[in-house]
Amino acid sequence: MSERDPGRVPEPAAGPAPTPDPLPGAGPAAVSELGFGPRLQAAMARRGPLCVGIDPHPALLSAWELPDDAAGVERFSRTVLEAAAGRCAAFKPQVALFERHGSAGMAALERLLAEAAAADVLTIADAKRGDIGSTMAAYAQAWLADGSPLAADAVTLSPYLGFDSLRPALDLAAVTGRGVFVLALTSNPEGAGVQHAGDDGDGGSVAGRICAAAADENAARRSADGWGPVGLVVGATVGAETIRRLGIDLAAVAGPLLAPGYGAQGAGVAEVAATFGRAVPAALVSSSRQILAAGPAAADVRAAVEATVEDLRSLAPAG
Ligand SMILES: O=c1ccn([C@@H]2O[C@H](COP(=O)(O)O)[C@@H](O)[C@H]2O)c(=O)[nH]1
Repeated sequence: MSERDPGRVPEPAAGPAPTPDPLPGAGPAAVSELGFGPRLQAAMARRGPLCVGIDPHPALLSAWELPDDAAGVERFSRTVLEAAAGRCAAFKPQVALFERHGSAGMAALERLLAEAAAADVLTIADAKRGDIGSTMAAYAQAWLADGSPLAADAVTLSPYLGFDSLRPALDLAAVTGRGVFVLALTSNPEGAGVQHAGDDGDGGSVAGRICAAAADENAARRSADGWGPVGLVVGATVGAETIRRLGIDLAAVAGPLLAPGYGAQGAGVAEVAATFGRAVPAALVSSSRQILAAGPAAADVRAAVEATVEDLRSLAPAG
């Protein structure tokens, strides 16, 4: 990685297969002193661009012969963490699937996040938070403050109360060395109705403005070490044509691009490559159900993770 060119990341697909780390002490100590962007870049350079989603859906709990309660969710999550730690760049627990079990479910999430942090495993809490600034400050403290029981390395945010309503989270992430992923172009087809609005072919759509705001934020925040703390969510299902038509330059964000939609939602490596184009080294490809369906045996989950990592190794690096 060139420190003079922080938008570029090392080629995740080339070279020898990433070395799995044992769960305890997975990351080098020096990396943890960096901000979220450089820490994620280092993890992706080492292990490839896979983010394993931890989505304990009722149907998966049933398929794993686990109860649909907080204890089942905890067993499920710990199995996934232990099976995949050191084999992927990050984990993305889906908060809703813990929250549906009330305080016991959230306590299970707290323990999962703490266990991952102790093992130097990067976590992205998929909470999609967003509110007026005063309330946003409380969400920011919950997910991004040092010492918070729910602190993760990053959290997903919804900008539909205005990008700047996220200010408390943007500021706190920068202070605590954590990150955010702001919804820009989501993987679901319904997202287009809102996110493409205002399209002028020159980045003027809602999504284009979110991308520009994230780029501005990172330009002000990032250091010579690499990506800024503000990432975007851009579905792997979005497609090159949409990105081109909206006039969006994803590479200009200079931050990570969380790419759900791979696997269960139908996108494959070709769709990731097409959607992200020259920004593909910034794509952190998230897959949940396709991998989780391999369980309940940890060895089978691990094999599914390794197969996905292998698939993603064919992604072309940025030109
Ligand atoms: O645009 C978005 C934003 C978030 N998600 C989340 O990602 C996973 C996808 O799960 P799969 O089983 O791999 O389809 C899930 O937690 C979503 O809430 C998304 O799909 N699209």
